[in-house]
Amino acid sequence: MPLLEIDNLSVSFTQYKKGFRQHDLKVIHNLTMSMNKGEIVAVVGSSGSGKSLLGHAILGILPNNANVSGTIKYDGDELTQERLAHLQGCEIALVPQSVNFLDPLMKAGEQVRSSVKKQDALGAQRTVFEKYHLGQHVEKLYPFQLSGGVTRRVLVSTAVVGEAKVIIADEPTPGLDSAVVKEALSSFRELADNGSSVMLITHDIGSALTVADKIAVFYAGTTVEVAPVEDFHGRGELLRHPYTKALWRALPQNEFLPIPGSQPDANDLPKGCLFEPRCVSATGDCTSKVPAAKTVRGGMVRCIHAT
Ligand SMILES: Nc1ncnc2c1ncn2[C@@H]1O[C@H](COP(=O)(O)OP(=O)(O)OP(=O)(O)O)[C@@H](O)[C@H]1O
Ligand code: NI
Repeated sequence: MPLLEIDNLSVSFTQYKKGFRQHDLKVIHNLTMSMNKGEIVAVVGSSGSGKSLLGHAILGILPNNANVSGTIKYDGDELTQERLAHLQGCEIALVPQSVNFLDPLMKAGEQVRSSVKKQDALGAQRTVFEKYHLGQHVEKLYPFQLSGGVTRRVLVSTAVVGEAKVIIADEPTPGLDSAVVKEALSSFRELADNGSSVMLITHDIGSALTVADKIAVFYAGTTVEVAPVEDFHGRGELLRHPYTKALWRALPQNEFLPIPGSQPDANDLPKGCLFEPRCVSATGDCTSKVPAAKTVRGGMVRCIHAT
């Protein structure tokens, strides 16, 4: 049974334009994906594709002007705001993309200890600090006294110290040196191997492939494919969606060919398949119909031509 199940999630923002006309900006559409215990699911996709918003929707921290539909289930039951209040931080933890998420009035050590349910919070905090090469003096520092790299390591420490069941890591490693990146990825792997589910949000499909079990590919606010990592090899013959294949071929170790065109703007989305304007295999049907999610060879894909 999936530990976290997202079904048909849509998110839009109410915006007010000139003349007080209300306008709904749809940023996530009918997004479906799930995470099993023991799994790392990497969420990849270009900037603005909705990755962080998905994380924020799961944690119930979207801004007030957000409208949400669809369901998010945790351990079989719907994740309501009330349940989240109990689960957040201990069972469900976020490594935020922005370092501004740290409480500015809480010292780094305290921040990390607040996520520990066990008796020896100080011991747990010191163990995790050591793992991330954070000196003991960092415990007593306030967020404004920390460098960017140290802040990131404190954020990762906060998320992993409580041994949460679900960890949403939103670009957890930019700017960190490769040894720390390796350490962070191996902590996530260890948590997953002990039964947690980790969502690893990243631009970097290359490093995602080294630790993840499944890759969820986002495009313009929806998942176009969810595939096992094993399918990313050769020329991408096993991949199901033309966008995933193009992403795979664009990697430096492959053909290094960029994909012409750009992701559509949320204000001006195509009527049918969102990828149709850039797709080499598009046909007339692709311009008029929104492709439904279907299962192909054990993976999920939204493309009417996928076989
Ligand atoms: N509060 C908001 N009001 C209106 N639009 C928003 C709001 N927050 C985010 N968006 C828009 O929603 C879209 C998805 O944003 P999101 O932050 O999830 O992207 P992302 O995939 O995480 O990108 P990145 O890789 O750059 O972090 C973007 O087009 C963004 O401009
Ligand atoms: Ni983001």
